[in-house]
Amino acid sequence: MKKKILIVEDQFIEANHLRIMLERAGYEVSGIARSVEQAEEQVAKEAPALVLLDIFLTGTRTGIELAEQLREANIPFIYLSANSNEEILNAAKATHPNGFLVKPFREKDLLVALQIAEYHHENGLEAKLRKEAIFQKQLTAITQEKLAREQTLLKIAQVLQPLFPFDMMAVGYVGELPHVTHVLHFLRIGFNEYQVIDAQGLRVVSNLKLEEFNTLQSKMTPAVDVEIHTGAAFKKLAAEPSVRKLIATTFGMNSYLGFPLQTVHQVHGLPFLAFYSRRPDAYNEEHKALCYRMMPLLSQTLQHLVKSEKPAAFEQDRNVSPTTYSTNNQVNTFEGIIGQSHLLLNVFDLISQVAPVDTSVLITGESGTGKERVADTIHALSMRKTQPLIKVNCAALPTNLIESELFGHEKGAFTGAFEKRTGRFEQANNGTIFLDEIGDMPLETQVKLLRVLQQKEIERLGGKAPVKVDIRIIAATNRNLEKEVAEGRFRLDLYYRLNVFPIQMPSLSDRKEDIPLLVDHFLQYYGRKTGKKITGVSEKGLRALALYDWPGNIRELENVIERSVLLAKGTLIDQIILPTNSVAKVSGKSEEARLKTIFENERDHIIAVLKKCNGRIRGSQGAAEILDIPPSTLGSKMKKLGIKRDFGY
Ligand SMILES: Nc1ncnc2c1ncn2[C@@H]1O[C@H](COP(=O)(O)OP(=O)(O)OP(=O)(O)O)[C@@H](O)[C@H]1O
Repeated sequence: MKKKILIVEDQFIEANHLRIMLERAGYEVSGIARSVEQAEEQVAKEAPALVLLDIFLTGTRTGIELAEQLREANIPFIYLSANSNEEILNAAKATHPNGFLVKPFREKDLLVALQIAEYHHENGLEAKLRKEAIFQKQLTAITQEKLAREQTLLKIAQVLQPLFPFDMMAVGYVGELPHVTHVLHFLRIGFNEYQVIDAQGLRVVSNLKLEEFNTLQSKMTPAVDVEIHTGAAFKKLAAEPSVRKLIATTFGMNSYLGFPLQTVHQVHGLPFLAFYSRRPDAYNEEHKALCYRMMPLLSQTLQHLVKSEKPAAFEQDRNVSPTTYSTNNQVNTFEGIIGQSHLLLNVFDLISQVAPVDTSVLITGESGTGKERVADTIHALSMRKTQPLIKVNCAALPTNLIESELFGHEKGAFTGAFEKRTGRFEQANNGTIFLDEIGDMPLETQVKLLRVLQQKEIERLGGKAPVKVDIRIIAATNRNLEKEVAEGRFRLDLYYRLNVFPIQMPSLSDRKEDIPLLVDHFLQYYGRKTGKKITGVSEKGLRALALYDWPGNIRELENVIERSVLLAKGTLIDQIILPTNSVAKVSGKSEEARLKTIFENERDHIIAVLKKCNGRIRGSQGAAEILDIPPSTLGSKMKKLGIKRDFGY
């Protein structure tokens, strides 16, 4: 059956030209719309398989507005635009198009873009369905395990993470006064680690008096439908006094997704499931649609778990440790990638999703953020792990040699080709090729790379026939590839082929909370290497590290620590020598960077003191003495904050 395509384009000649090209290639054109209104009518009438969408149209509304509706309806679309202005490009990109064609384009470009969009759409759908099917299986297995209620919910939280990425999950019900609510919160503190906080625990962690907390709880209104609040909308919501505000301020959350659970059994209130994320744009229409699809299954599973005896209202201001604890069944899958910030946990989630499948991955991010480390990890966690991982730095290859290096050559293929040479792609056969600095690849080579991606074959220079290769491609760049595309230095079709699964590495200045862990890691590494016994960095040193802006990211931090270890006179590093122009670089951004919540601050401070005391709590120079609190109070604080005696989390 011919695929139906809708053309949304206000220029009559261009639209007609497109129609001819599409029909010649065997597509059916379901119509031509000149404005968003006309397009809406046609979409409702014809349900096209794909939409070609110009950005500026007749009328006041733009193609970007229509794009949002198409995404909701799960109809793939490709932008057609003459405008390569970066701002427009970014707004268009935010709608997650399936392709982008810059006018004027050739017939061939159009057909390749269509092919890629179809491929992406089907792959995306397949991946989505695969994820949902895996989740259903996992959920069934969990309920059959017959664990205690909290353990079961904890496991459910873990398997919900890939579907609704969250930093905190809340499950429970809003009850009638005076019983108010009965809610458990699962705070993510590691890749597979969650801390369970009940309502009483939440009150203690946020230092609220009983009456204050009960007032907040009584203001809680039950969700009647799927609710999503992100960015500014979340800020507005979190400005109202409520438990949500408490969670937002205590744990630094920036988006929310919640929905009611439809229960058959009688419970003491209205059950709900909610997710919070520190990312301001964590949830979108796709998550909403997923909620509706998952609601029956989740309701059925969770109703037994939220259904419990009437909870006792918190009538007394008990000063006991709340029932919070952390689980740690984590095997360190991401060995060598240090950090626990939510931005890095998000990268871990993406790695674990993409590693087992053969999808191409595009890793972007500033220099020194760990892109190569991520590529190593993806390969190590893939089915291809016993096969070669071949790394090519595209920026370091001389332009005249790049093709023979990548694709190989036959003896005598050009002057100086005395021997036959096997190219990197052939060396990587059955394994993975890592194309670092892909943004530096010359345009002529990009065409050949596209061919490898499309046809899965290479042609040696001077070779007579193409050679089949089975390769997974991971590419990385510190350039802004959209900008490169807009400026004509990078092929759009190659960009879309590579950008099947993007991973954006956060810069170190955006995840400064990881600095202490990274510092410890490098101290141990360089301490071992130099044979010096270094126990830590002074408070002053840590402050200097936290204030610096780290333009060179982790590589720069590593170099600074290596130098400090070499120069250290005692066991404690007192003086941190930052790069010479560091004063200029210590920017105001550090002020803007996410400030730690009271909860995180207290936890980090206790861990730092415990480390100094080698985990000793009591006695002279024990952590309790330094913190000037009784050892029993320190013990309960550690329990509350999920800190273990060996001062891990
Ligand atoms: N999360 C991390 N934990 C520990 N070490 C890290 C981490 N990320 C990066 N490193 C170290 O920092 C250095 C730079 O990392 P890497 O080469 O992977 O960065 P990159 O983004 O690929 O840089 P470039 O763009 O310059 O190639 C390496 O020595 C790496 O081992």
